[in-house]
Amino acid sequence: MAAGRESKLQLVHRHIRAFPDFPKKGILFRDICPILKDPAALTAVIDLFEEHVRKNHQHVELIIGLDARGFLFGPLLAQRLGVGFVLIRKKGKLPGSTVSVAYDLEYGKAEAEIQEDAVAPGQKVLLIDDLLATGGTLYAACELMKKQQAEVLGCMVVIELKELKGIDKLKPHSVFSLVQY
Ligand SMILES: O=P(O)(O)OC[C@H]1O[C@H](OP(=O)(O)OP(=O)(O)O)[C@H](O)[C@@H]1O
Ligand SMILES: Nc1ncnc2[nH]cnc12
Repeated sequence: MAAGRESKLQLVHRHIRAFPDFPKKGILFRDICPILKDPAALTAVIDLFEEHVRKNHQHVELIIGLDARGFLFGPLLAQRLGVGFVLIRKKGKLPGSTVSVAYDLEYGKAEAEIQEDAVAPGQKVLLIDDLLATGGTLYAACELMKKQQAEVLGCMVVIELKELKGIDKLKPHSVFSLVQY
């Protein structure tokens, strides 16, 4: 099983591309599109997330995905686990009553929003996104979860950019990542 895990991690790693100076000069953009294009690599991502959740967060009730690339992995994982999936979207995209939080990005500013009735008080949730950079996005998601009185079990990302220290910003919440740069 350990060898299987290692080869899956390598497969995921091989399917991430880097683009210098996108979307702004000085940003090295880590692109997960090749993972989506390769069914084996995508399956490896979901397998690795599933293994982590089954081992560490057996009581999870909802997977919460972050706009937009968290939506690519979150529903697949939620379906595997047999739990629901909820969207946190950029402001202005969700109908009905919403709750929102503003945040800073590695290359800009944004506002995250969730439907007011999406998560019940006390529900155990895991947050998922493609990438952790400064942690601004996942921090905003944690703030939204606090407003909803949800219990955040942890955060999961495909990629962690270690030098930006997003993990520190998210403490005491844990962050599980598959690939680190
Ligand atoms: O840790 P942070 O500094 O907050 O950065 C990470 C976030 O930045 C990217 O999303 P982006 O806001 O560019 O939106 P997109 O997914 O819609 O492309 C990425 O998909 C994460 O959500
Ligand atoms: N360097 C990066 N590559 C891809 N997505 C990002 N989101 C924030 N920083 C990023």
